[in-house]
Amino acid sequence: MTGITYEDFIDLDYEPADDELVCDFRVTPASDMDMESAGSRVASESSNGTWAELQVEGSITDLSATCFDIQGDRIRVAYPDALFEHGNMPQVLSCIAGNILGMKAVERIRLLDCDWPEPLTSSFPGPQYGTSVRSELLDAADRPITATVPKPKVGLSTDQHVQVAYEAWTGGIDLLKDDENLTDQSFNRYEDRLYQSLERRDEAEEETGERKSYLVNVTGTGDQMLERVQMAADAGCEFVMVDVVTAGWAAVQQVRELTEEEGLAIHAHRAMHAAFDRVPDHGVSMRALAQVARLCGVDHIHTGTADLGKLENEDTAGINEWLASDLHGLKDVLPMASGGLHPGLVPELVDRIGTNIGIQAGGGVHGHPDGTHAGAKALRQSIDAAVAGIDIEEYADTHPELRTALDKWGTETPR
Ligand SMILES: O=C(O)[C@H](O)COP(=O)(O)O
Ligand SMILES: [Mg+2]
Repeated sequence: MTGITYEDFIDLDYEPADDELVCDFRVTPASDMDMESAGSRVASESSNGTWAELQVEGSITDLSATCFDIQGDRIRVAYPDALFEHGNMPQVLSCIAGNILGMKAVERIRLLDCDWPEPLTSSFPGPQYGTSVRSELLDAADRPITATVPKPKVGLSTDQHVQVAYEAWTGGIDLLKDDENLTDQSFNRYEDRLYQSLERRDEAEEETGERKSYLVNVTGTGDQMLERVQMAADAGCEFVMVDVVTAGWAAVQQVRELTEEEGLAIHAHRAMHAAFDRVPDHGVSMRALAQVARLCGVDHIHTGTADLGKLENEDTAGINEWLASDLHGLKDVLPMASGGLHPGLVPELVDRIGTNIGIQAGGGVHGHPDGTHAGAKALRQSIDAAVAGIDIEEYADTHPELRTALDKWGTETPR
């Protein structure tokens, strides 16, 4: 029998193997702990140790994580590939972002970043389209794609919803998006909304000569979601939207399997992410959540507005860069900027995070003094100006809808 203690989970001379998952944590140890004691407990609890000294037959170190680096309040932990069930994101997260978040040995702990090794990464499908949605499913070429969400976010009847959709599409918007809390309520049934929206979409495509699509919110329980995805596919929709955090990664993985068969892209809304990432020294960073989403296979994900909108953001530019980076052959993900955007903010947004993005505005379209159609035109005009490098004020001289939007909102960030 061998006794296994915390000390078995720390080795500052250790060099991780290529197939190990390396996680970067920020740690505030409990008041009676130093970083080494805390780091060894993090590695232990997130792999195969516990608080008590264990007596085991033979060696179990094949599955043990190792805290191999401590720099100030940062630690790095290496996890052996055999610890993980390949292709099972809930299981992976139950290791690296499980009990350790509530462990008394740390006052605070945040999973900041992961370096995903090839074997584990390749066990996930990744996105089906990624940024290629711009040309494969839409006609956006190199400009940011545009989306809008009817407001009020819930309460519009199906007839009202599809009328708003039509006005937005014909005003220059590519994607009509359901809001995160609109699914299949009595005032606006999923099935009716889906079919009627796509009928109006076809009209808008004919009128504008541009491809348009609909981010229909399929979020629900497992079977419900799959039924809704199937319905969207059968109706000729190109996208589905999933509230990935509230629905959970198992549901996202199930949806991803079906979208592979049906050729649908997945738009990931991140409602509830802030429960994990808003407190800076605790939880799971948005960067790590975005990584998980990419592995699970979403094509778009909301990553914030680089501090320009109504919501708190964490490193939008850095996360977007990661989503575009090489990841053992997995496709990239198109980052969506959303939350409090309006036309006056677009040039600065593009300046901060570039054009390889989606720009989504709800209030910033439907709050236009002349209504949704004018609001959609103003948003598209602001994007066209930003992409062409034309000053937005100058562009507004010949684009009245943009002028009205600028007169109303200026370039202020809303709250
Ligand atoms: O789901 C979203 O992204 C939000 O509803 C955006 O709405 P807003 O543009 O009005 O902030
Ligand atoms: Mg919303």
